[in-house]
Amino acid sequence: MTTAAPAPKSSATPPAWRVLLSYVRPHRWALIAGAVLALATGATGLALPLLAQRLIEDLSADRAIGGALAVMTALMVANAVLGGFGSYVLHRTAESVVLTARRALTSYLLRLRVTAVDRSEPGDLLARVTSDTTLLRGMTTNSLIGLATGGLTLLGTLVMMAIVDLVLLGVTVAVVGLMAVVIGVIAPRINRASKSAQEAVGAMGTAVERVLGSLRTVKASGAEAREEAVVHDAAQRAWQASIRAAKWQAIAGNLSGVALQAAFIIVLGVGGARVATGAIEVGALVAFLLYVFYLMSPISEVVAAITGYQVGAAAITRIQEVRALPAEPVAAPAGPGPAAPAAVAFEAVRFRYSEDLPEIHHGVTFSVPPRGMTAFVGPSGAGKTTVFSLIERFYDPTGGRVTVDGRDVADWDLGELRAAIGYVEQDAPVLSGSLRQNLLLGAPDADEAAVAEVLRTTRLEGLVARLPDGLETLVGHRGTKLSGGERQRIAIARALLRRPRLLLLDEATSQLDAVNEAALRDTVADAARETTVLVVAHRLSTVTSADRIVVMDAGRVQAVGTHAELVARDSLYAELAATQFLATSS
Ligand SMILES: Nc1ncnc2c1ncn2[C@@H]1O[C@H](COP(=O)(O)OP(=O)(O)OP(=O)(O)O)[C@@H](O)[C@H]1O
Repeated sequence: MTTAAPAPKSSATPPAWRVLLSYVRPHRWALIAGAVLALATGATGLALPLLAQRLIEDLSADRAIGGALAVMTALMVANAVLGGFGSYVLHRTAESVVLTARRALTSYLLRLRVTAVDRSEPGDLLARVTSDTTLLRGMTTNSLIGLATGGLTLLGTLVMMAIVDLVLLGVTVAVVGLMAVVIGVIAPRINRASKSAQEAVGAMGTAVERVLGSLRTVKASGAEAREEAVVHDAAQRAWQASIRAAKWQAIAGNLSGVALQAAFIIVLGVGGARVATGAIEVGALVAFLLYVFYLMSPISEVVAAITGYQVGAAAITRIQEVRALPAEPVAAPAGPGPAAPAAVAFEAVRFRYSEDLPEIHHGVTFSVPPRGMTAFVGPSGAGKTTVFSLIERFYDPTGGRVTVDGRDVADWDLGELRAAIGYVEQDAPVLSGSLRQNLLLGAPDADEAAVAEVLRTTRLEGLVARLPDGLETLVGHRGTKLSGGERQRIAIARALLRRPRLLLLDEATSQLDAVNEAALRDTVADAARETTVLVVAHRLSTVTSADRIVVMDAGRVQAVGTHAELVARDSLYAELAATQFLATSS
């Protein structure tokens, strides 16, 4: 796996706001309700200076102020209640948007083509699901809502100011306009810094995943300090980029305060002169100054909307980079299907893992009839495991055809194809969780009797009996609490529970103890009576019990036959049989 991030942004990527809207769409009514509440809050606030103007005029004219005071109090209470409720609705909606984005992204991640995952780092992908999606929360509340409510309140305030005095409005707009120009220059910097920060968080995830994924090897190699330095370096870069973004955000945020203070002073000066010349009343100046103060909140909202948008847009770019990676079609949930063993054939298959890598299969041809066991042998790197990857359609061949039951695997429904196959990988992965969860991974509906039967055939009964919680025992991350042989048998049990029509068994190169090896051989031989078994063989006992053997060398099929035939006629096989197998099957 390389350190490369997922594919670069394609030119067809929609703009960030459109992506955000697609996440927001399911929650639009809640969002609209929140925006209406925010606007109502703004409106109640806006009415207050006008009432203050009335109050001053009433006071100076010696009129009663009880009514105006009561209305002001009612408005203040309404402002607080609407504001609080509106804020809750908006934050709740923002969390829902994050949820939608996380669900969409994880669904997509699980459908990624294996080839896309080969080129990505799990730690970085994880950061995109957890950390980048979190940034959409701020983007929703600050940007969408902030822009809508702040923008409208701003407009409302400006209209009110226009009613009070046009000259003072002109002064205010000039100062605020200057500020807007400066923020326009700052915004892209926030975007860039935020993207770097998130990239560094991704790199940190990659570094941590690398260490935790191979902690024993790291410790055994005495590499803790060096690996620590890699994680620290990524964390440091995240910190640096984040404070760069924070700096620009702080500058933009402060700018609005400074601009308003400047506007306040200038309005005070110009307004004072206008009062002196009798152009406006004192009450009008006071009301206008109050509106200048009222500008503070919508302007900070709009500024936060712009800066918050930049942070969110950077996150959306990273989310969209994942969504630009190739994915498999959505597999239909596979029905029971026919239970008959499957036939497999390779017809002049050519394959390379990616365009920049050498060809692995140079025209592989063989055919396997239904039922029976076929062993694949050959030197390391000959392309045996790749045969299985192509049958599972983890990758597509670059030439020729792979068929199952005479039908090109590309024409199969992917869910149906994989439902027909039980696959045991060479390193027999066991997932974190309980033993039962591991066994039922590929056959969630298997009943107790089927589980008990498969435990017996794979010789796991003893292990289950020994474990403190039996089948419910947690096996640890990647099954670290199990031995290599146990993991291998669990992987075989899991594949068998699927009752596959085709069993692909990539034999571990490591040795099983003699008793378990014989038992597993019998299990696989039993399975071969009812299913088609393909096994990448590393043990002589496996090849001798196979019905046919396919000898592969350097991406080609060199010979096909039984053990006895091949020993007599194929020199490579004779050599493998004499050295490799005998050496590992004593
Ligand atoms: N995901 C991958 N991306 C790029 N190259 C790969 C990938 N998987 C395998 N290869 C390369 O393809 C070649 C064939 O690998 P494959 O695993 O099919 O060999 P094999 O015959 O099963 O070997 P072994 O007996 O050692 O398991 C190797 O040279 C390997 O380096």
